[in-house]
Amino acid sequence: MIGKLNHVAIVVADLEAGTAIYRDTLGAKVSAPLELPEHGVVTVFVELPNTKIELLYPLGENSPIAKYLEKNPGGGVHHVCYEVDDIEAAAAKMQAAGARVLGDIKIGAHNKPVLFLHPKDFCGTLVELEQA
Ligand SMILES: CC[C@@H](C(=O)O)C(=O)SCCNC(=O)CCNC(=O)[C@H](O)C(C)(C)COP(=O)(O)OP(=O)(O)OC[C@H]1O[C@@H](n2cnc3c(N)ncnc32)[C@H](O)[C@@H]1OP(=O)(O)O
Ligand SMILES: [Co+2]
Repeated sequence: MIGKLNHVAIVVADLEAGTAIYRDTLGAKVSAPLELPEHGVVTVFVELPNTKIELLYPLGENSPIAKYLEKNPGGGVHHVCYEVDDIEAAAAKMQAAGARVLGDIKIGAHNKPVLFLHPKDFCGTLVELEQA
């Protein structure tokens, strides 16, 4: 069912510093910061030849990454995002398999439908699915 790796997300303690590491130290092309209030994050996308890195920083009081940053004050790898052809069918398949789909299908950073799957059901890794 899953296709390409769309992105790996990294929570950062300082968005400017994290962006500078990818842009200046590692020499990657980075986007401008994008605020996504519906997701409670600010994101910077790092473009790589074969995938993307999504730098994440909390936005607002109820950010889903606030607790992660409390537990990991230096930041760290937060989720992986795989592409799927049909997000509704993927959600139904995951539920039928007994996996926990977190919340509703939303529009993600690339203006495409996304959903999240509980890390405890996927080898300790939070999984995002994005409709290609
Ligand atoms: C930019 C938009 C979009 C895109 O288009 O790409 C994004 O990527 S937005 C990204 C942010 N959004 C989300 O993360 C939404 C989904 N997340 C959630 O629903 C919750 O954050 C969560 C994953 C259910 C965690 O719940 P929470 O209440 O925040 O934390 P807990 O500490 O209670 O976690 C329970 C349990 O799970 C472990 N955990 C939490 N986060 C992760 C993680 N990222 N990777 C691996 N494991 C994780 C946590 O340690 C707890 O384990 P125990 O301590 O063993 O109970
Ligand atoms: Co993501």
